[in-house]
This record gives sequence, C-alpha cells and structure tokens, in this order.
Amino acid sequence: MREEAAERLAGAGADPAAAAVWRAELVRLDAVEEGLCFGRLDLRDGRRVHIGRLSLFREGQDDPLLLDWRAPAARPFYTATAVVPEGVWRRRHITTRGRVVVALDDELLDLDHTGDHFGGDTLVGEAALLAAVTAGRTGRMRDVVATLQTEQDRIVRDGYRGVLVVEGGPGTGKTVVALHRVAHLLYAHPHLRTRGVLVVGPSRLFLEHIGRVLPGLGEGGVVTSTVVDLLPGVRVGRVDPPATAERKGRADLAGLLAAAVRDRVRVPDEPVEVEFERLVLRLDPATCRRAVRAARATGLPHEQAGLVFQREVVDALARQFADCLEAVTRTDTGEAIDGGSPDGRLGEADLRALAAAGVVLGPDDLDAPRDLLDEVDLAGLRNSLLADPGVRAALDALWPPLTPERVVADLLAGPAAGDAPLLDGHGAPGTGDWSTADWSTGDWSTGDWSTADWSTADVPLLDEAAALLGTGAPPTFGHVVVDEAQELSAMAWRMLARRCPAKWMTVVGDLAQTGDPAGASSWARVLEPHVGDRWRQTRLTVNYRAPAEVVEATADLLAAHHPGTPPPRSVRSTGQPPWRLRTTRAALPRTVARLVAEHVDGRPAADHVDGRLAVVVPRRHLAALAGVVPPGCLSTPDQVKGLEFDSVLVVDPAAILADSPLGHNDLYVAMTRTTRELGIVHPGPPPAEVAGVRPR
Ligand SMILES: Nc1ncnc2c1ncn2[C@@H]1O[C@H](COP(=O)(O)OP(=O)(O)OP(=O)(O)O)[C@@H](O)[C@H]1O
Repeated sequence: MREEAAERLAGAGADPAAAAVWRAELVRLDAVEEGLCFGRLDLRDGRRVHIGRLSLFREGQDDPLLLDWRAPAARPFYTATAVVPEGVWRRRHITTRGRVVVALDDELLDLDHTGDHFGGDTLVGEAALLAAVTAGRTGRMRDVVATLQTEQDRIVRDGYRGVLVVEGGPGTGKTVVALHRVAHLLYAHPHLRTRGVLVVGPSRLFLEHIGRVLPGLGEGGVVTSTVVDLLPGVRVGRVDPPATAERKGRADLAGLLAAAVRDRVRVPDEPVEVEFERLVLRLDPATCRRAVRAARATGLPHEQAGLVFQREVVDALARQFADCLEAVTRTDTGEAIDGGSPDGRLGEADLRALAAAGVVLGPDDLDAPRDLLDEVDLAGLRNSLLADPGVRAALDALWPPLTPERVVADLLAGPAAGDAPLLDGHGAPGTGDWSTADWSTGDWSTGDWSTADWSTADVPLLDEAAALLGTGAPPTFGHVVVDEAQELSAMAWRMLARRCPAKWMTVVGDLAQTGDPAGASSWARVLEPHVGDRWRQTRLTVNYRAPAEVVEATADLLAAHHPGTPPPRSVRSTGQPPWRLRTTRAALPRTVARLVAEHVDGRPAADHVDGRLAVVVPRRHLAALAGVVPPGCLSTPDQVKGLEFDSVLVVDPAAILADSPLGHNDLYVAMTRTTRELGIVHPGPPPAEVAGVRPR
C-alpha cells in the first residue's frame, strides 16, 4: 500500500489536491510501523478480525485487512469477557518486534475459561499486559493500545460532551488513557481535526515524556502545552513563595483585575477643556458619564469599548464645534457677519472657517438655507477631531490605553505589594489614587514591567488582564485535555476555559497528589463556576506502574492525609519490598552518593541517565546533592510529577513533608514514581508516614 501511495503521489504531478491526499496517506502508513497489528478476534460466526493501529482495506473487498482499534467493531477486543463474550470465542494478543511476531497470548472466552480474576474484574490479555508493565522504561511513555483494559476503554470511548473528570491514584493510567481518548475523539469526530485539540501538562519535561504517544497512534496534529506556554512572550523566571502563589491563584483576583481596569477610566469632576482649531471646547462630566455608560453597556473588553467611548465623546465635541461655528458666523441678532447671508447661506467667513476645520463643501451646499454642517460634514469633522493630538491626549486621559503587564504589575504593586494575606480587605489595589501614578515612565516599584520576570502564578493574571483589555484573542480548541489537573489554580482554570468555548474537556488528576498550594481540593469547586453541572467523574482503580509492595509502603501516608481514598490495586508484585535507611544530616550527601553508586554500579551509563533512576529530594538539598548524583537524575517532587522511573530514591522525607503545606502530597508523588525499586534515606528518625517501611 505504501508503494501504491508513493506511485500515486509521483503520478499526481501538478495536481496539488491529489498530491496532498497521497502525501497524507504516506504519512498515515509510515506512522504505524511499530506494532501495526496487535490483536485478533475469532468470532463465533467463524469470522476473524485483525485489530491494529489503523484500518486497511483492499480494493474490491468488503472486509478490512486490518480494523482500526477505535472502530466500534474492535471494541470487544477490550471489553469481551467469558461472561459477556460479545460474539468472540478467542481473543489473541500479538506482540511484534519490527516485523517479527515474538509472542502470542490467547484467551478463550467461554465459561470454562473465565480467565484470571483480579479483584472481581478480569484483566484483558493478562500475559501481554504483564509483559508491558514489567518492561524497563525508556523515559518516554508508549501507547498501550494493545493492552488497554476495560475500565480504561470505557473512558477512552465515552461520548460525554461536557467535562469528563478521570480521577485515580498514581499509575492508574490517567495520562495514557486521556491520550488514547484524544486519538479516539479525533477518529469519531473528524471536525476536531480542524477545531484543534489541546493537551495541557504540568511541565515541558512531562510533555516530552508523553510526546510520542499520540504520533504513535497516528495522530500527530495535537497541540501540547504547559499553562505558562499558552501565553506566548511572557518570561517566567521568578518563583513565588507558596502563600503568594496561593493568593494569586484565587478566583477573586479576576474581580480585582476587572475593577482595576474599570477604575482606570475617569469621569472628571470638572469640565475638561480641549483645544481644537483655536476653539476651546468643553467636555462636561455628564457627557463623559454618558459616554462611559454607553461604552460599558456594550459589554466589550476595555480596548473595544474604548472605541465606543471615543465615538460618543467625539460626537459631542463635533456638535459643540459646529455650534461654535454657527455662533461665530452670526451676529447676536442672528445675522451672518463678515458678508454672510442672514438666511444661513454660506458666506466668505463661513467658508474659511469650514475649510480650516477640514470640511469640504460641494456646489450644492452653497445655495439653499441650511444648517451650517450636515451629517457628512460632521463625519469629516469627527475624523479631524480623532486625528488631533490634543483631542487624543484628552481621550486617553479619560479612557487610557492599557497593557496586561501594566494592569497586573500595578495590581501587585498596590497597597498589598506581593504580600499575599494583605491583599484581603484592601478591595482592589490601584483603585485608590490612580492619578498620582506616573504612567508616562512605566517605572514603578516592581521595576520595568516590560522586561520583568514573571512567576508561574502571574501568567493566568496576565491572561485574564489580556481578556479584560481585549488585546489579542487566544486560539481556541474544540477539545482540551488537562493532565495533572489538580495543580491548576482557579485563575488557571479561567485561562483554560477561555480556550475551550464548547467546554468539552477531559480532565485527569488525583487530589491526593496536589502539590501546588493554589491547586484543587475539590473538582466541583474548580469546575462548577465554568460548566455548572455539565461535568462527570469517573475513577480508575488499577495501578499499572508500581508493584504491590510499593503501593503497600505508601498506605500509611495515604491513610493519614487522605482517609477514605482507597489506594489503587497493583497488577503485580516483585517480591522486592521498599526499604529505608537512616543516616545523619552531615553524612547525607555521602550516603546518597554511596547508594547511587551501588545502584548504577556495573550498569551501562544509559541505564541511569535516561530517566530510569530518580533521586527525589526537597529543594533545600538540591545544591548539596548536585555533585553526588548523576546529572539528570536529581529532582524535586514537583519536577517528577506525572513521570516514572525504574528506581526511585527518596531523600529526607521529613523535609519534603515540612517544606510545603501540601508536603504530604509531594511525598506521595515522590514515592509512587517507581516501577520497580523504592528506597528512602532519612537523616534522624523517620517521619511516621514512612516508619512502617522496612529498615535496610
Ligand atoms: N492498559 C495498560 N497497559 C500497559 N501499560 C499501562 C496500561 N495502563 C497504564 N499503563 C502504564 O502504567 C504507567 C502509568 O500510567 P500513567 O502515567 O498514565 O498513570 P497516571 O495515572 O497518569 O499516573 P500519575 O497520577 O502518577 O501521573 C505508564 O507506564 C503506562 O504506560
């Protein structure tokens, strides 16, 4: 089929449409080189269906050579059981390496072969699944299309059009399921290919980790981004203290920003004098108030509403100017001065004044009695007023042009300047005496805002301000996937909601892993402001990453801080329980160095650098341990969020617990990254959360 497509492409010659079709077909066929066919269903009616990464048809034949895993007819591959066999009597998992079949795994779906039961649910294709989850990790996530389990398949194919929340403990496949759901959505709803799909993840490293899954499923056109990168051009280089980050993430900041923008608009107490064409026009407060009201009634953002304000004000000024012209061209008794005719016909003086104001008159204008200026003249006059620097300056002083950076920097530099709790009770900082700020220099307490380093928590504020001001519309998407969604603040949710007008989302996360102090503690609380009750929650329960021994080692920690949250059940055990080792504060770097050397001893270098060993430490130890841990292996808990490694060494759990109000969740994240080994080094006695782990 590739050869055929290549020939057709070559034959397409000057026809760009045909060439595009065949080029796309070649890309489609090339994307599925690995694991093209991974399953077979033997149906009770005698047919055989091969399941693979895409559908392949031969001309003139009705039955496909290969059926796309996303096709409805392929579904029994993921859901058929001995009890509900869905017409299948044998399910075969086919494992290939290159073009060689290296393993077959058959399941007979009759009541004599009820498969291996797992806590009441049957694992689908257990041998293939265990081979997949036991395999060493490469540092890059792979697709699991060949071994997707029934509870996962249900989420992948769920047709719900609101926000689908997928909750589940560490390693339950939330990420991988969300990505397969994207592939399925693109298959089932082709219009999404043009509307676009966005996948939001917690870090660039994470996005790299998952970056091969969708292309491996033949879906290359999905946008992946962190929240920060959704707002291009912002330089993030500052870290907020947790309390400040928490404060900046709260939803009421939206109101404060809106008020800050509103309060920049000024209605003067006294009439404002505007000079135009050597006449002094007066803009009275009532006119300004009316213009502001008209502008605000549009509901448009600041910049666009400002155009309405301008129109209203300039209209008033133009009328005033016209009245002045009338006045200066007539005597008190109504007679035209300077040679003009008393009935209103234009005279020499009128024509001079009109010419000075840029009003062009045609021959017809010169005859009949008439108002001095008609609508066309007034339009010309309005344009002249708008182009006049003096008028513009007056307009800008009343309805000032603003930038998102300026609005946010000013809010943060307001009375509560960076000190989070102080923001409370101050109303909107910047609503005070705005007129004393020196707008002309762009120079205030935070420094030069245009080049300032912002923090991660500032980005949703800048985005909010940009939306309030109407500066640049962000791209929108037909479907948005939010991974590690528990980390997002209320302000970050507003940012995402703006990018998903249909509010059709897949949101995956685990409230027991929330590390960001501004993150979520309830899905209802973060979602309902945006979608009301148009959201639904599902749960994944099986851990495909960590062996049972690791799940067991985290049980105390989970029970202490999230009572009632069941730990996910692991599909396998290694017989290798996690261990802990006590050391002293002074000997910590030496001990870590020894353990790392032991671990990597005799293994090829690639084995420990390529993301397979992680030494997870509290921030405070980063500098001291940088010299003793191979580069690329040393991380803080927030940096390993969503990632996985063959072996994990957790350093100083007490400090991880103490470093943040959500330190217990950080420790939980750190301990659940491993697919095989877990070790813990603690200076001094172990904190209660890990005291139950076997001492080494
Ligand atoms: N059905 C499956 N077959 C094979 N491997 C699977 C399956 N489901 C999940 N996995 C593997 O389990 C590991 C954990 O998956 P994933 O990272 O998606 O979990 P998660 O729930 O997002 O975890 P965390 O909450 O810790 O980020 C991955 O290596 C993934 O490929």
